[in-house]
Amino acid sequence: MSAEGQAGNCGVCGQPATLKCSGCKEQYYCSKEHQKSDWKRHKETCRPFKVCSSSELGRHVVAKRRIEQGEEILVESPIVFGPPYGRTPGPMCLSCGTPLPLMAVTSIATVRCQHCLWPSCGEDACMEGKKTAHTVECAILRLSRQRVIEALTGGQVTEELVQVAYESVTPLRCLLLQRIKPEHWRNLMSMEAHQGQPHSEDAPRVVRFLREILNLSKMDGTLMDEGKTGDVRRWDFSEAAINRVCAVLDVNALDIRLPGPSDGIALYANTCLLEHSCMPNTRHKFDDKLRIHLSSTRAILPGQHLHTMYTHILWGTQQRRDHLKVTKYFDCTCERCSDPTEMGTYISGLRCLACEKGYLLPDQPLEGVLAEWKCNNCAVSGEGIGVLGGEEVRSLVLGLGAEVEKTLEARPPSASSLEDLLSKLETLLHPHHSHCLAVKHSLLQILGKTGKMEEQQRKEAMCRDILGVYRALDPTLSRLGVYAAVAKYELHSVLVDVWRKKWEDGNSDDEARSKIVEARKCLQNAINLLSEENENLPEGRLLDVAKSSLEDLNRWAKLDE
Ligand SMILES: C[S@@+](CC[C@H](N)C(=O)[O-])C[C@H]1O[C@@H](n2cnc3c(N)ncnc32)[C@H](O)[C@@H]1O
Repeated sequence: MSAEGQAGNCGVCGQPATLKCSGCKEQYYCSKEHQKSDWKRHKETCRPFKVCSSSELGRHVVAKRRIEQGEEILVESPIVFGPPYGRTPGPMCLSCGTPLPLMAVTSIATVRCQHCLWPSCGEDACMEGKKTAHTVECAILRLSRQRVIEALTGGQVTEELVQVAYESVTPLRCLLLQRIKPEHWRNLMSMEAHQGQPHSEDAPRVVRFLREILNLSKMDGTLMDEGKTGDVRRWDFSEAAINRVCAVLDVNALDIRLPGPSDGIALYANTCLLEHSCMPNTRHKFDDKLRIHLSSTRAILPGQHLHTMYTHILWGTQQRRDHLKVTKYFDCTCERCSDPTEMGTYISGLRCLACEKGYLLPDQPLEGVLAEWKCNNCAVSGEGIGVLGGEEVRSLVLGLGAEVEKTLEARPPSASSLEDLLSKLETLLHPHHSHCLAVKHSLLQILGKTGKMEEQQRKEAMCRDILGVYRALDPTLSRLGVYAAVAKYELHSVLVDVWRKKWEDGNSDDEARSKIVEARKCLQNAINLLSEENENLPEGRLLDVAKSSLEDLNRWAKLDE
């Protein structure tokens, strides 16, 4: 609590007060005792930010006080979560999220929830009617269980029908908030929906599944309950309500990993209000209760907006802006999108085939495909003809992207296929182009295994180079942590391969020492960057590998601090 010259009124007794809550810098108290006694109430609203609104952004979030780098800004539980909507979810246990095979849905012999007959993983906790995520919809699903079972196990069942069934679960959970948590329902209905935009084509089939197969149309307008004040409330399962819920999920839902683990989505009342920037000042992570923890990636001053990122940080401007336009219906104008070099990285740059010295960059990046791309060497000096139209650039980049995707799909891709592709890409693109970075990320995990000096030098240079690009786009590596950890781990491994022998042979000159010290630092950095990763995912497994490599290095190198 801090003392302020300007007085307010104590939040407990209403008397004039000069002490302010240091969490939100808004609430006054006359004494520490009164602050302590008020904490239970005040903590619900004690936040370092406020929600504002503008015609350009809609609702957005602004810092009320200085927020320090790395400070936890907010922790909140989802107002709803479930299987993905708008992407095709696979079958899963609706209680715990465990993925299930398609057969589990269509087979009569499957283990099912004893009440609604939807497939279950069979774990006791999911079968015994204990309170789980599924409890909410189970009561509604059991009303239509015969129809669903017939639809899903009948001779005509298609994979598409199964997908629609699972895709409809989260919209159904949203609709049921009308009764279970009316305040969450009101919150959800106040979220941006961009009605009238060409939303995903999935809404009509979800409407059909919910209204016709689950029979919600019969319940539409029926009595839900009488509110505490005696007011009569009726279910709204109209087409309009379902469409609105789908549109809200489309614009606001965050991707999460359900505990199962299956892919899922969730809505968060406050976090969903954050605007987008391609240089975001916050990051978030989820805990095992699906609570979101939002923290700052750099210091945020009072009055500055808080932003998150809705798209992929390693895509170039054209790709990011196209994606944001199609999925979130706005044109991004952030500092990165406005800068043709994208913070000096040239991640969208094309080689100029006219002068073969410079790089083509969008002249007016915010104009999208209307922008001309001009060479930063010959078009600027007026000596050459290094100019391309935005549409031509888009089709070139899309075509090369498809090739990159195809090559990276092979698991694992061969070193020679990556080398061939990279040399083709580098004749057309800047070496830091997003396509080149994607190939290099895979290649540097393979390079150097032959022990040839030339290859090792190339790997070392590639790791250092790629880390420089990551730092320029994400100075605190809070969003590119896993990519950076891979590069750091590989840099450590090539330094050890080259220098360990010299070090152990007693040639411990300054250079050998500094390389081994650097290798150890890389491992420590990688471990820090991966410290919160899930141990069941590849990044969590890399964490274990990095930890044991560090133990190993400490044992043989015997470096004193
Ligand atoms: C998840 S919602 C954010 C909250 C929303 N503004 C509201 O009022 O509920 C995403 C929507 O906010 C708007 N938005 C977010 N970031 C923006 C930005 N950088 N520029 C313009 N509009 C933005 C867009 O309309 C986008 O579809």
